[in-house]
Amino acid sequence: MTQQSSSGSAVVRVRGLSKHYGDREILRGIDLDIAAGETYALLGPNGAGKSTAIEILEGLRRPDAGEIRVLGQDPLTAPRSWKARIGIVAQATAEFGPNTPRELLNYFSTIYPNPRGVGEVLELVGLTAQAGVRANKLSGGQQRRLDVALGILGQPEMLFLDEPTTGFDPAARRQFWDMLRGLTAAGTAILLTTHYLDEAAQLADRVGVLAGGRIVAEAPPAELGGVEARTPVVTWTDAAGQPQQQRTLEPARLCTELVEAAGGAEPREVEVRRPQLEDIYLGLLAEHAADPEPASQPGAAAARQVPASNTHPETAGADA
Ligand SMILES: Nc1ncnc2c1ncn2[C@@H]1O[C@H](COP(=O)(O)OP(=O)(O)OP(=O)(O)O)[C@@H](O)[C@H]1O
Repeated sequence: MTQQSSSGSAVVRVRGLSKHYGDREILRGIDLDIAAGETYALLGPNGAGKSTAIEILEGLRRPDAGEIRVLGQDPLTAPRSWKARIGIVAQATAEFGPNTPRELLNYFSTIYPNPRGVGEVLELVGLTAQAGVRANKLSGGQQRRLDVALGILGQPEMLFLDEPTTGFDPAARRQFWDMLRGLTAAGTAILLTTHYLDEAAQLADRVGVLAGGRIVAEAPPAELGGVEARTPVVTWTDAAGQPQQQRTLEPARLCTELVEAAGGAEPREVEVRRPQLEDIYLGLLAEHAADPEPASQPGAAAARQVPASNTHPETAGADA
């Protein structure tokens, strides 16, 4: 994890981002700021709209409404030079065909003004030994590393990572985390989606929880949900064999009281547990499960605010 840059310059600035597919409202007014050198993890259940949000920031999808700036540009109208300053690791692994990682990286490095060395990138993602292997013969996790290699090749100032470590073995995931820390230390901003809460806890300066089309909580991982959500839980089995639990800010004191109450005997199956990011995240989702359902919005299509002239060539007709 890196600190936010002292300048705090906004690499991403989003206000009021909304998006629907058909009559389903997916994003309902998202605000988002990411500074240079910051890692922001966007969390949310399957179908929450994380990829949709990322693809809008990448300029691959049209928003219905909202002000979006990435590296100071509107992604829909940004020039080609802007595209060379962002890196994209999409959720789906690319189709690489029979080329080798080295060939692919050599080829794609020609499109960037200031690419990293191919050997350095292979080393960073741990593919040096597979540099000459046909990409379609690599394992799933190795192909994913190749996705990441292509995403960081151009030394992006803004890196989008949509579930980047799916299929990584535990050692590869840790190596990948170290690599990202190196990138952010050099000033790269990262927007990450992941279903691995330990990954978010390890990497993110801030996490945002997307639920019901809105960011319902946003904080550094160690502060998400507030102090209340982090209150330790003591569980034990009482003399009658019944499971008990109590939330307390003084778990050691409670344990002492349990020992005293049992005449000095050790309480059975006593355990003190501090809620982790995953517990807090699941608690937030449960809390917001009762929020108004965004799914069906009759007439939502009429609410589009983006003029037809703002259509991105790659997205025309892409959205339902
Ligand atoms: N082009 C599209 N047309 C219609 N519906 C779509 C389209 N793309 C995505 N959706 C729907 O929009 C919702 C949000 O999808 P999205 O992929 O953004 O979610 P996500 O948070 O990234 O999910 P996951 O964690 O499963 O990757 C889903 O219900 C999905 O089925």
